[in-house]
Amino acid sequence: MKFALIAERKSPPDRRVVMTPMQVAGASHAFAKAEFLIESSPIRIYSDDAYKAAGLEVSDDVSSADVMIGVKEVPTEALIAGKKYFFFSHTIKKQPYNRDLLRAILDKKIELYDHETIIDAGGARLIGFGRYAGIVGAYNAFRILGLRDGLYELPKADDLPDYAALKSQLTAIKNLLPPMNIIATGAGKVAHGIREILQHLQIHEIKPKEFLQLGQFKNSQVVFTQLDVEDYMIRKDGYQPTKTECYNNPELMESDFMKYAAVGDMLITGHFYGDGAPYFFTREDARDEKFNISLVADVSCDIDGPIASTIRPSTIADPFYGYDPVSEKEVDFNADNAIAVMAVDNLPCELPHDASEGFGEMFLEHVLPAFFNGDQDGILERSRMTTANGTLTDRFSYLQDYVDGE
Ligand SMILES: NC(=O)c1ccc[n+]([C@@H]2O[C@H](COP(=O)([O-])OP(=O)(O)OC[C@H]3O[C@@H](n4cnc5c(N)ncnc54)[C@H](O)[C@@H]3O)[C@@H](O)[C@H]2O)c1
Repeated sequence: MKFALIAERKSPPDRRVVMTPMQVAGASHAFAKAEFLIESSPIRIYSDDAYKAAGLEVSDDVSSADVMIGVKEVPTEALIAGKKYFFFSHTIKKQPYNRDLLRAILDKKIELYDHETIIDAGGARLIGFGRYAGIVGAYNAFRILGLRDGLYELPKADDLPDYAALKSQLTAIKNLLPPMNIIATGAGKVAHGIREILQHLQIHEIKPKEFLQLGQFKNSQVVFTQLDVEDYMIRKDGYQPTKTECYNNPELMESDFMKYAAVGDMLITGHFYGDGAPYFFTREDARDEKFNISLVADVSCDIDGPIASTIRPSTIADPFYGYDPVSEKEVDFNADNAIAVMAVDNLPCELPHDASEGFGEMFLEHVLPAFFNGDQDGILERSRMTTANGTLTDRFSYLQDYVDGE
């Protein structure tokens, strides 16, 4: 079986890779029946020479490979018919801008395995860049705090060589943080990345119930609490929901977030927002005099949705803006009474070396073995979106109207 690491062709260019040179070299030793080709690319964070130095073949033509592996969407004209492809296609939520891509994949009888669809038997996602999104998102939260309040200056993560350097920067400012109450949301990969940073800063964690008690006292230290679905949602009939109810019956829920918003100063999001779930806080909620949060690092980054201050995504080049709850308009991030917002939607690109290595570890652990062990854990079976006959698989048959539509 021949695998190719394909060049990224989407603009703006993404420097991340699915496997580092050392990881590909390791895989070619570990799997005797695997061959690897690297498509030449001038933009990858690991250069062609780095792959060559690891003993790998780099070429402009990788069309002899069976399995093509990339990160971002492949332009339709670059798709090679009859191959298997792994990349983030951004089609599973029927994203209108990628409808033609999925059509081309079906026309070209390509088997598509979207990284986002690679799940275990229980439905949990096995691979993703989420951890580094959480790490960089939480770092950016402290960066914007330092800039807004004139406390310290942290460099952009994008200008740092790696995660170790990012942690050193945080170590240097950890004693300059003022007392404050931080809310983190979520329980997946992003949420774990956020936790890593809060723990690195040695910020004291308290349970959600204890956090609510803080409202009665003046702050004396920096604390954080991490909220999962059953903390920030409540059943409309007043009962405490279970996690499963929150996932499967969002229509029965309403937001219970405002009681935390009355106590929190900073919000760092890492939750997954399910269709039909209640908003955490609305534009009206943000105007409520009890609403105390003045800084939001929205890693989850759903636009004009559950986090009302996220009115647009921001960019690595210009990561911060302000949201004025009264006018509901964008203002400077340090304007009076503004909520300072960080809503970069491609955060892992700021730490491309570490993010690639972390992704590669998961790909090597969960995906590659499936090609050689008869897919004993059903990884490929579950994640395949399209077949070599040009049809959608059962799990993705709900996309048929999206493919057929105007
Ligand atoms: N800003 C960025 O650069 C960036 C990068 C990566 C991910 N993200 C976003 O961050 C969010 C979290 O990503 P992740 O990598 O942590 O995902 P994940 O798959 O690792 O974790 C998702 C978590 O949500 C839970 N969950 C599943 N279905 C749910 C539902 N219906 N309602 C509520 N929770 C549910 C899961 O149990 C899990 O704990 C996603 O919205 C993702 O798009 C943003």
